[in-house]
Amino acid sequence: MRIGFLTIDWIDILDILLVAYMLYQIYKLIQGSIANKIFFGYILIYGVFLVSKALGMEFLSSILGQFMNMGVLALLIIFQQEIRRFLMMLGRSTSFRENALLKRFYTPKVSKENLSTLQSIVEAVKVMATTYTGALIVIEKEDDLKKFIESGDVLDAEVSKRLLLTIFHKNSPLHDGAVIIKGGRLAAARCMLPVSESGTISPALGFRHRAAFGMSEQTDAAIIVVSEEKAEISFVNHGGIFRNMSVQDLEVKLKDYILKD
Ligand SMILES: Nc1ncnc2c1ncn2[C@@H]1O[C@H](COP(=O)(O)OP(=O)(O)OP(=O)(O)O)[C@@H](O)[C@H]1O
Repeated sequence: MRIGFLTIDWIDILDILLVAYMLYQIYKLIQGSIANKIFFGYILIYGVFLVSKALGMEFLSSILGQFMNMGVLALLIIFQQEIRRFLMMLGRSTSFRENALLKRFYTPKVSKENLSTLQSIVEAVKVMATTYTGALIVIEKEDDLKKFIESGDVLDAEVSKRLLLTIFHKNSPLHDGAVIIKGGRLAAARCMLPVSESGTISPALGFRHRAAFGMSEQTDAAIIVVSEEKAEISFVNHGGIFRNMSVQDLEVKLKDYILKD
């Protein structure tokens, strides 16, 4: 196909579509963060570089060319977190679990027997929300949370309402940080979660919520937050939050997310 002096074949169209898709994914990842502005600044300079090169402006294009070369390295450093998130997202969506054919042979780690575990969690959350007790509970789905479990005090205990209430009681030495539930067991308490740097999180939310967001950006875990200040229950997964939930809604959401593929 010819457009003016340009000859375009289907490979060029595929090339443009792939670049557009990639740019859109990058935009979605960095939306709202400081990296956003840097990214657009870089794209602008790249545009000027391409135009100056096409017009044969030797001096300007060579200066911008040098800048672009160094810029790639600088971008890798600046966008460390975003690149990691992008690769993790890519790895997750292309992993064998997402493959419909292989899915039939895959048995989820969270089985229906864990229904009573979820029940205990919901009952504990109900009490904590009425007593203004802050809590952060992470429930493993399919991504392995080993490295986060190891950041805390490993317990490997049976999940019960009483144990959760004891852990998050403000005088308990274990109340700081998050509790992680793995395979229906309370794997660890006092766990350190990654704090999200997203600029789209409401400034009204503090570090407990930011840690829940961070965890949900890096893994497919379900995270429950009970706010100490507002006694509000939130459910966080895949970088999204459902705030001010009733205990009944939490129960439905939790079962729906954890027990289904
Ligand atoms: N990175 C983290 N990993 C795990 N837990 C964390 C992390 N950061 C903060 N927390 C927990 O959150 C508590 C502090 O919460 P902060 O008051 O900043 O959050 P918040 O979102 O405003 O919640 P709240 O409404 O309960 O006050 C800490 O005492 C700690 O237990």
